[in-house]
Amino acid sequence: MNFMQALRTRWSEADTMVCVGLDPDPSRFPAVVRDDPDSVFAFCRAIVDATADLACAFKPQIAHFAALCAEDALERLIAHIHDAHPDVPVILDAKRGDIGSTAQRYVIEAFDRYDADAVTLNPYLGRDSIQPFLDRADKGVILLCRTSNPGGADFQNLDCGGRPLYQRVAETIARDWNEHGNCALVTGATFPEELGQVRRIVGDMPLLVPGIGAQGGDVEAVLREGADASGAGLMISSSRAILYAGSDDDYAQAARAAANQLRDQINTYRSKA
Ligand SMILES: O=C(O)c1cc(=O)[nH]c(=O)n1[C@@H]1O[C@H](COP(=O)(O)O)[C@@H](O)[C@H]1O
Repeated sequence: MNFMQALRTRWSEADTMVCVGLDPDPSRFPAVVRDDPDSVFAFCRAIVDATADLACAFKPQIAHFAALCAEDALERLIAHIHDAHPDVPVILDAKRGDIGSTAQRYVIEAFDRYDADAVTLNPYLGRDSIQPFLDRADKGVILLCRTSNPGGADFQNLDCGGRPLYQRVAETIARDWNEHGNCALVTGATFPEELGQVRRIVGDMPLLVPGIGAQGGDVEAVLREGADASGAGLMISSSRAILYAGSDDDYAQAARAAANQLRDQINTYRSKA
């Protein structure tokens, strides 16, 4: 099953639009994990196993592993997800983007080395920098459009021929880059009006929506502005608010409770949408 099929199956059959972000930070690990020599893997695996049935996708953030020299833990974690929870696709959050010859190597990194089902990318270098990813039709290509951070507007909202740049990005990707139907866009929960503008431009293209939880995004506004015509279409991503919901021995259960609460909240507004 390709990434888009797997995602749509999670939306319908598992009834969840929660994307569980995996951003390990050892300074926030509970004491029970901290002394484990393989703590990054042990922590993330416990979170994954506790939340898999509630997740439409997992999104490990590569810098959170690379900064700890824990790429090996990331490889094993993704292998574990495929093995133990084969229905839940994995988005490698790498935000790559470079000239074609280097992009080819990033494709190998994401899809062959890490065996991810989808990857986040920065479209700033243009079509040829993304083409090697687009060519992998079974994989998801998730492009930054209107990011959740305060400085996202610095460039993304600049006027570009009468419309903000992020709208041009959405338009071009939906019209020209999505030949294989494998594109999705990143639109932060912290700017729901812009999220709505993107939804109106891209039809039912899936949107990855970070910014819920620690960054303060509003779930109701995200559903109101971002749901597609079927009431789905979203990967609503939360990392810290799930990962560090608890700090005691039962941290995985606390993470599960947080993910469950987010799923229920999303589904409440989804049914009203
Ligand atoms: O591509 C992303 O995932 C992303 C895009 C964006 O606009 N904003 C954003 O926060 N992210 C990522 O989403 C995660 C958000 O983490 P929390 O704020 O802890 O939920 C981090 O891993 C960010 O790198």
